[in-house]
Amino acid sequence: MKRKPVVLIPACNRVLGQHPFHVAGKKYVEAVRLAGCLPLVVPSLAADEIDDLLDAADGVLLTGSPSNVHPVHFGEEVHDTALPLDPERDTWTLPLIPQVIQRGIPLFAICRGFQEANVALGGSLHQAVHEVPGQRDHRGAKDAAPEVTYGMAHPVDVMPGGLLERVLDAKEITVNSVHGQGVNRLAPGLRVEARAPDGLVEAFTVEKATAFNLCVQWHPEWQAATNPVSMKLFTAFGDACRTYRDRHRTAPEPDR
Ligand SMILES: N[C@@H](CCC(=O)NCCCC(=O)O)C(=O)O
Repeated sequence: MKRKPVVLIPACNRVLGQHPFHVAGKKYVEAVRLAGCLPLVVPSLAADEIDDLLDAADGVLLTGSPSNVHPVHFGEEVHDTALPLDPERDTWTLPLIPQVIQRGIPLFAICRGFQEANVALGGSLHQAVHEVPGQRDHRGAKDAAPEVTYGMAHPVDVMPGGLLERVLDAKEITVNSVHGQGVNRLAPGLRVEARAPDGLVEAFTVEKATAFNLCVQWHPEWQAATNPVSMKLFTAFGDACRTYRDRHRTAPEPDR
């Protein structure tokens, strides 16, 4: 039997007690399993380790996180110093993303992951979407139960003719919304796949990507098993990872 496709999940960095830890939300790990793949949470790597890591990857999932991408990566200073950053994650996920695309490895990026993909490819972010004239507040309810914070928040228009429309076979879906930042300048070479009613970019793909490549601002991993839209997205991602594995793992599998 073939082994499952390996999906890398770059970890975030937190100090727990007095010690630094690599962490990843379990809902992302479980969503990769739902896609029929093997989740592999990866610690921070040095730039010269990325190539070897990607040799072992059949897919990459970039998770959401409470932290923001450091605005130095798009030429700005920090707007609100009270908000968390994770410069260690930035240091290797920003160079990782173009390499994943260049190799044709399937990529699914969620919330912070969506934002870091835009920055990695040359775009910029609004550091506080709710302070931008004409934009609504996209932050989730604070101090509420997760079911409330991650509950359905607003519709998004699915752009015609794109990957999202093909996968979902829908013109409009309803999504949750748990982010304070959002796409300002879209990076060159990205195609908008969905927008919120206030026009904010909610999903994009890299036009030249040769494999499945989808970045979404909402959280499809939240209770994915009971959400038909999420299941379609994770199934499409899993299928792409299986295709990648079948094309790139030609060596005979060892007997177990
Ligand atoms: N910090 C950014 C990203 C928001 C984000 O990824 N939220 C997820 C929170 C934790 C989780 O559900 O994994 C912003 O606020 O825009």
